[in-house]
Amino acid sequence: AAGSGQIRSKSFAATSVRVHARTVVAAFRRGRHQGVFNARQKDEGSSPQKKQPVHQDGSRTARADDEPEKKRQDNAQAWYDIKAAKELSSTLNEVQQNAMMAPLRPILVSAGPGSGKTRLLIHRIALMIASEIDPASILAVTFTNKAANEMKSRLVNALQPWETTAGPRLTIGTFHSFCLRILRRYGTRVGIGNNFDIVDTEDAKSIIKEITARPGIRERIAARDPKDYLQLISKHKAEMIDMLSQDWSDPSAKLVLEAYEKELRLQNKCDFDDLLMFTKRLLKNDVFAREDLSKQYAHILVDEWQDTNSIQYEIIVLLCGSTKSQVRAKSIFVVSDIDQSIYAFRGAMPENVMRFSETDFRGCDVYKLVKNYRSTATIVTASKLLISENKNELRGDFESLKGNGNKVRVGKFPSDYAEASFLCEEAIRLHAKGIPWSEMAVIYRTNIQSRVFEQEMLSSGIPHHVVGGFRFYSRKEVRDVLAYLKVMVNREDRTAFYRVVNVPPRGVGPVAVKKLQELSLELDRSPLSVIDLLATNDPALDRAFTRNAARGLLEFKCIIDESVDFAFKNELGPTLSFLVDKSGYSQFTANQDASAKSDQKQSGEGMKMDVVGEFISAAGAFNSSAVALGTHVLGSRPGRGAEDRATDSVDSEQGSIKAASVIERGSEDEPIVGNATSLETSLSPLAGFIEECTLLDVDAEAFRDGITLTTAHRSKGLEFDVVFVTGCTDSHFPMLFGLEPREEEEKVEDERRLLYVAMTRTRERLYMFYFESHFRFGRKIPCLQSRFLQFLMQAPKSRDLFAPGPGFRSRL
Ligand SMILES: Nc1ncnc2c1ncn2[C@@H]1O[C@H](COP(=O)(O)OP(=O)(O)OP(=O)(O)O)[C@@H](O)[C@H]1O
Repeated sequence: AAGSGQIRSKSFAATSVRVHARTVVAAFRRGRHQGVFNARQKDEGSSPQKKQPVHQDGSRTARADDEPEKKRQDNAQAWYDIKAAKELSSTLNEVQQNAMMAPLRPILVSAGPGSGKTRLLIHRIALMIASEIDPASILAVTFTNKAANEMKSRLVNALQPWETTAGPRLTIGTFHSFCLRILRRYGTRVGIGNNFDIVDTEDAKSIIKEITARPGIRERIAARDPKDYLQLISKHKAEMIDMLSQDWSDPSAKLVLEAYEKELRLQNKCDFDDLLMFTKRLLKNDVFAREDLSKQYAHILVDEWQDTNSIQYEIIVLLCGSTKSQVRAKSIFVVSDIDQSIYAFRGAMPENVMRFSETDFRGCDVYKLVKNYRSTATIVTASKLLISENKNELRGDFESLKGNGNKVRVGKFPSDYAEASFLCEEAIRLHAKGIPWSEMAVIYRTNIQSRVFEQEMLSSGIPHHVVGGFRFYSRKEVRDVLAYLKVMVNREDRTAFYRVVNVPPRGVGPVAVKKLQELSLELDRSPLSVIDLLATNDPALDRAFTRNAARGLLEFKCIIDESVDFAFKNELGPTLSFLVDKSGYSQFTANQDASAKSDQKQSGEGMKMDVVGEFISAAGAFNSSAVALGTHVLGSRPGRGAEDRATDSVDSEQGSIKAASVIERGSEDEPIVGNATSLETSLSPLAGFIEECTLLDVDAEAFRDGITLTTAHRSKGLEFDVVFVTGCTDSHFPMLFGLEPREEEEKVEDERRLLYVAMTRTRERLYMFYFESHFRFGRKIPCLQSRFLQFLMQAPKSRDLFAPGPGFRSRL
């Protein structure tokens, strides 16, 4: 039965319109149903449409008052606290209320931008908690850490009246963080142990580089960018292809992949794809683990369902149970908008939305939200016009709740510089009219476009911040200190070892490093344990290194050992301070800063010492917040520019997204099992901190004041009063590089969705700019107006929607 509750007034005591699964799609197409659908009962499916009451928000649900028997049944089944539902309903429309209170079974919400999907999902969780459903049984999955943090804080607000302490026991996180948690508990059951480290993309590249330089491999492979190998590996892991038994057309790829996998296992590491791959393997093959987890996470909620890829989809289905009937009875709630699916290049499958309702969760209830709370009617009409060119069988109509507002202002400029310069003038004008800087955003297609705006805003004195622009966790200094920490926690970590063994320089030059690598392979020992042998005055080793190099190596070992000792007795912050002093790293960066200053070569990224200092503070905050809150949200501490390494790769168009992670450590009371050593156990805060830094993807910059500069990908989920969509040229929106015509067709749809996402971030004023030329590598490159913009401008009645901006009429 569709959700219902005693508190519901007649008008929204909605019951399902029962229709056959296939007719759901048809009904969507016809736009006939705007409320809840039940796709589970074949027999009742094709029943003729009854006259439906139209709700205040224009949505429709089936009449309830003509089904008294059913209503009684529904009420009897209500799982929620009626008072809580009433309270939470006050900020939702009727369809949202119905969906919030829907039965604890598969529910699909499919709706357009700004329609309150996220708000609904949060309210559903709040209702569960307020109704005393055990928070530990709730799993909410998001796609970025930023979204997870946002969800958490909105949930805290929604739950205020109940003063609940549920937070620490609830699991909100990304797929990667959730899989990490599962593997920490069950990793031994899939053969990877549960105390592995995680390698991020940078480290994975270093491993590939080291492998491809090995004698025996070097001569047998074609020179390739390590990134290419990583992409190949990622693709195979995402598709669960058995890499090693595959018949490779390029045998060198197999060689590298074999060595890469061996190296990861040897170093006791997993890459991001491993987290998903091993989790799926576990859930698929291990009945005990699957049933245990399925029982523990009795309620699953997923935001942005259209962005799931194949392996993520399968993980969720496996978590829902072992049999079809268990899966179809699961309390799972997913929200989606196919038109906002913009991660196809990392394997997202918008068809997972249909797959949900038509296969694994066939018979689910489907809800459709039809009101856009965010944008003016003009913006909604313009964006609908754009997306109408894309196929989407689940798209329904939706309308703005606001008036027409301003027309969309279109501007053409001779160059990207002229575009940026005008944009700044316009932003200053709007600011003078009372619009805060923080309510404006500049959205562009690729990261590289931000530079011109940054430059222009700097000289115009406009406060601004670049989402993902300052990659704190990618800074060399951070990665160096992190590498020391990694060696402290895992003496087998060769990648980290080689990164810092001679940083700062201590006499271990390239010849000594090469010798050490050879010995390490020959003796099948980690480089650090080769130094252990050296320390015992092993005569063979004595001869292998010069006195200077040997001294340097022993000094390195001593730094690691003493820092580990220190870490046993001290907190994380002081441990890092000790380490950077003892290793000479703090003096090293101070010297570099001093010489950069005297050479006037400062990069504008600030002092290296400050970066180290900031990192030490981050470590201190990690400790204290964990202690103070009993829970810890990764990446949520204040600090400069914590960066979304995940979305780096989103924008790079190449890599797979490595979204990470909120981990509720407070609820992590799983025993440490398997082969965790006492050292690792004692250093677990340190290991936790490393894990955080590796998985971190929050972009603290996004919360700063000033105009937001962001790529279209990263603008997802955000909203602003004023949005400038810039670079609407045919080489940016769409961005199509040397694709086959067939691929191009598909890609154009992806790109159209991306522009759609950008446009629909706007509440009040939307600007769409393009330029006739820009510079790349010192060459002037001509540009044409985006085909999307052209389509919009040439559409019938486009004059009602678009207008040249006042200050740049002459430039059109
Ligand atoms: N019932 C409602 N009443 C008033 N405002 C609402 C309601 N539902 C949502 N909103 C507001 O509408 C805006 C969009 O909501 P939300 O972010 O939940 O939408 P969404 O569908 O997840 O958007 P998108 O997919 O475009 O990111 C927010 O400002 C939210 O507070």
